[in-house]
Amino acid sequence: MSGGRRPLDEDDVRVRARGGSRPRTRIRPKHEDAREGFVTAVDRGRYRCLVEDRPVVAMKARELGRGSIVVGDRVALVGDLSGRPDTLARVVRVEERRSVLRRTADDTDPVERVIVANADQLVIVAALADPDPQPRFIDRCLVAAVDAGLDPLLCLTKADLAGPDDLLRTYAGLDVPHVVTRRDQGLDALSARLAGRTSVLIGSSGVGKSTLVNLLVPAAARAVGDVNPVTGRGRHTSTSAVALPFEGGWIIDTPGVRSFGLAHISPDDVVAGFADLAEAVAACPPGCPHTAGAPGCGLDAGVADGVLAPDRVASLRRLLSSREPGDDRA
Ligand SMILES: Nc1nc2c(ncn2[C@@H]2O[C@H](COP(=O)(O)OP(=O)(O)OP(=O)(O)O)[C@@H](O)[C@H]2O)c(=O)[nH]1
Ligand SMILES: [Zn+2]
Repeated sequence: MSGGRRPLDEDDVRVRARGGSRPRTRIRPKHEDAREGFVTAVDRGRYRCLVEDRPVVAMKARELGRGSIVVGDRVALVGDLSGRPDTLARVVRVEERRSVLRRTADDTDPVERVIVANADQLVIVAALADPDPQPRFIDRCLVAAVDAGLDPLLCLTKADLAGPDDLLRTYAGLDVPHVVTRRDQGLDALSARLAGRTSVLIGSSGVGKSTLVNLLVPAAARAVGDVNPVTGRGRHTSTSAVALPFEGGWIIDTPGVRSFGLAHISPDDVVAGFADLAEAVAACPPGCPHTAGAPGCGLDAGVADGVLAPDRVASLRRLLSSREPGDDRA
């Protein structure tokens, strides 16, 4: 910072203000030589990182304790950064995360896990047919996106089998962008929305997510296919996310993640995932549980007046009640 090669920004000011009394880990001299890396995959305690353009495998330095390192993390690495086979670097620091995408295993399980760090878009992949679209799944993902501060994008696949109009009508009241894809046509609209961004792809089994990833990033060679009804095999079994470089950004595939438990999300934040219902809910009495028949609930009034779609209201209510704790929140 002494050369004055660039103008000071807010960050510099903050470092200086704190400087003397509480040194930040960032300037700990011990790791002066650490290099920056980007975590692209996590596999049994080994972190695959990209350092400049070099893939480097690393372990977590003991000093980091139990803190998690996830795909998308920006980390500082020391040790052997050559990337040669059988070398192992060490992650000595995880940089502050811009966003975290979390899930709980199911709706009443309060243990939450961060699945991806630093993403800025959640691509909700849903098939228009085979399997039929699942609005409940989409709604759940929209809530998770809002909670994580990610921009949602609806990616509607298999348009050769069914048109998108019905599904789009359901989400017309939401300000969520969408793209429609089919495997026998180009993916320009989707590509344009992915370029330069860090996007997490989520979708339930069989919607064609691997097919999309393979078309976008052919080198990734994600396994595609139906489960063999006899052996149950034929699909990739990896459960952890992996980041694939794509046009100045990253596509993060989440093969083992089929949905989001929402136990870590407050009722208000669940409602925030239903922007089309926000106005009606604003009229509810304080502490309204928004259940059917709750006194004064704006959702009932909205449905009765014909201004709210009954299926959207039902979906919100289902999500709210599914995450009511059995006994874990007492
Ligand atoms: N008709 C049609 N079929 C498609 C399309 N995209 C994918 N499929 C088929 O749908 C099936 C599932 O595709 P995958 O890409 O394996 O789906 P996935 O979402 O990755 O599923 P998992 O492997 O369980 O994660 C395969 O048989 C694909 O060939 C499409 O645009 N149209
Ligand atoms: Zn209410």
